[in-house]
This record gives sequence, C-alpha cells and structure tokens, in this order.
Amino acid sequence: MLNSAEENWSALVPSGTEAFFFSSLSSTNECATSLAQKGEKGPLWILAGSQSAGRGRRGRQWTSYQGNFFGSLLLRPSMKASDCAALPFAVALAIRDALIDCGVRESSIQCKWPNDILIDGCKVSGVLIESAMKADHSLEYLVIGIGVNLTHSPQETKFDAVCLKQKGIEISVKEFTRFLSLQCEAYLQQWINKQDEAIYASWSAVGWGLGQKRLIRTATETFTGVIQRLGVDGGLIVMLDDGREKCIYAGDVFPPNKS
Ligand SMILES: O=C(O)CCCC[C@@H]1SC[C@@H]2NC(=O)N[C@@H]21
Repeated sequence: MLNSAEENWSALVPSGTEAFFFSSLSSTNECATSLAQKGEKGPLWILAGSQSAGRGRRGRQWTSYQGNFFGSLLLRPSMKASDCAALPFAVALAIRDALIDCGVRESSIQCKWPNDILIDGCKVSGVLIESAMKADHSLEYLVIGIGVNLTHSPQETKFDAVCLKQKGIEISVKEFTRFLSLQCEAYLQQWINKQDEAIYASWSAVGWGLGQKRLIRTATETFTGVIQRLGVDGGLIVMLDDGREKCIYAGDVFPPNKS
C-alpha cells in the first residue's frame, strides 16, 4: 500500500518516523490500521489530501475537503491499554501548540473534552484514536487520527466550525505536517514517560468550560452541569444541578443553551 503513496514526506517529520502522502484515501485511520494489521511497525504518518470516508468520533463522519489536514500516526508504544487515559489530552495539547506555531493567537485556542480544539469557541480540529490490544492487555498498536480545518470549515457539524483561513492564516498541509509532527513527538514522549499529572495540568489550564455550566450528551442521556475537572482516569467530572458529582467517559460537551 505504501508503494502507491504519491509522495514520501519522511524528511518533514522527526527523524526515526516515516511519512507518506496520498492525494486521496477513504480514511487515513483506515489506511494506518490496515498497515498495522499487516505488520507495519511505525512510527509512521499517513497523510491524505482528501478522504472519501473520513471517520469521526462516536461513529460520525468527518467531512474531508481538499485543503484541510488529514493525518494518522501509527505507533507501537510499550504501554498498557490502561495507561492511555492521558493520551487524548497530550494529543490535543500537541495540536494546540502546532496551531500556535502557525500563528494562531494563543489565548484564542482552547481544548474541549475529550480532544477537540476550538478557536474562539468554534471547532478547528478533532481527533479519533483507535487501537488494538494484545492478550496481556498491552497495546498492540495505536492509530492517532487528526483532522484540522486549514482552508474549509464544514458547517454540517454538531458544533460551530472554523478554519485557519478564516482567521487570516494560510498554511499548506505540508507545512502543517511539519509543525504537528514535531509537537506530537514532544507531547507523546511526555505521555510515554507517564507524566500524566503534567499533561492534565496543561490541558486544564486551557480547557473549555471548566468551572462553567455546559450541556453534556452521552449515548444515553442529556443533562447540564458545571464542569469541575479531569478525573485521574481522564473522565470529565461534572457537578449536576442537584449538587451531585458525575464522571463521564464518552460523550460531547456543548454550550448550556444548545438546542
Ligand atoms: O469526531 C471527531 O472530532 C474526530 C475526527 C477525526 C478526523 C480525523 S481526519 C484524519 C483521521 N482519519 C479519519 O478517518 N479520521 C481522523
């Protein structure tokens, strides 16, 4: 499959990591997963100019117009699946710093639980992490899929979207790959070194809605509550309107007045 890549972008990413660009793929996560299942070792970035079946979190589609960034990083870290709680937040922080490298105003970028990135309250990036485990519950492989709106902001989404171009920043997929791959390397090293507390603290300093009322939608319920903090296991602790605390592990967070 890598033979059919249009360009080898390995010189753009940190040494020891390979990167291949395809002008179009169904999904970079699907491609990276299929390579992992065939024994590809990584670390490897799979990048695409567009995706015909981009995957979002919770079974959603990810609209994938040419000009935006679509990339998946395949890794085989020697970690237990139970060590992954801080991973989504490390990835979100890496994307945030890559956006700062591109010239986005630092104070305008926030991280929305679990791993969306917002600029001025609108979604600019989403992350889909997929993995497989060995029988002993250690990780077999990890695929970290990242989408970033560089030139288009799809409006058919649950959350208002924005792109860098709307903020006056023009950056190519290639340039963004360079920034993002460097930041991912740094933050993933922090995660591999088990610096979860530092990751949680950095994320919490730029977390969207902390201390504020938000609407939460899980697969089974919708409720409002005041976001308190991250739990040690990466869950989001919310104080319900009746004063009880509840921790959620999968779901979406919206402004409190969202219909
Ligand atoms: O729902 C979300 O917010 C997560 C979206 C993740 C999209 C990226 S684009 C690159 C990678 N390949 C995919 O099919 N999905 C992820």
